[in-house]
Amino acid sequence: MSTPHNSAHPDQIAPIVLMPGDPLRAKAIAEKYLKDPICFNSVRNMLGYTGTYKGQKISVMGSGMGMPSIGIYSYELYRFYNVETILRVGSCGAYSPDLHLRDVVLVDSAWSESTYARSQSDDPRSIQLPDSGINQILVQTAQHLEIPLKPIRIHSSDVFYHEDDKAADLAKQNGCAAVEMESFALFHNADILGKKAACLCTVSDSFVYTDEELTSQEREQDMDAMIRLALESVIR
Ligand SMILES: O=P(O)(O)O[C@H]1O[C@H](CO)[C@@H](O)[C@H]1O
Ligand SMILES: O=c1cc[nH]c(=O)[nH]1
Repeated sequence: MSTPHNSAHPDQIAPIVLMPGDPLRAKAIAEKYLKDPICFNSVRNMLGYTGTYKGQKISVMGSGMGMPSIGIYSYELYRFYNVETILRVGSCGAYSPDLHLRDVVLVDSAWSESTYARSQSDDPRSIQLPDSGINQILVQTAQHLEIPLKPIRIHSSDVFYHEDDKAADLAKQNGCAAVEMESFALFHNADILGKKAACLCTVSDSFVYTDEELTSQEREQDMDAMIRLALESVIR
């Protein structure tokens, strides 16, 4: 069975999916790290691949940018493709002076002013949580690989370009150390469907050190520590 957004047959997608926002990052991950990757989706160019990593079947698929987009793709993967776990591998902008370019952060909670959860299932909570068991595995694997991993609360924002600092200030007051645009909706979908989700992000720019910024090509192809950590964790 396919969906309006995904042409794959259910057995073409693994129970574990790595999910970057950028579909070209999904392609780059599949081509660099997976053995024998096969493209299972190109509807709307939202590329998805399945291959093996150290013998285990793994899929990687783009989510697009923002909660409406990851809301659709993650819901379909969980509900119609029997996916059990989605691990977002994203980029984020740092609010905190303690975070620098290419730092890898582990999202331990996602705060948002978004109406995604309320609209989706009347859930009024402004904080959504990842799976604690997966986060534990990510922490242990990071220690094993000697990859520094910083646990943070993230701001999942509906807006990339703000006219002033109010949203960032409110997010910081709510304990957020960085901003991205998807994990709140991903965690919510996992929660309502009885599935698992987690999120790693690589710092791609900073609101504090404004000269620190990755190029679009680096955001697509150059997040090796985060991807190795994700892959080594999901085979555990
Ligand atoms: O690099 P990705 O995974 O897309 O993540 C971040 O980058 C995009 C904005 O540039 C948003 O999707 C945000 O969440
Ligand atoms: O959503 C995002 C992602 C990366 N950097 C930002 O400033 N915002």
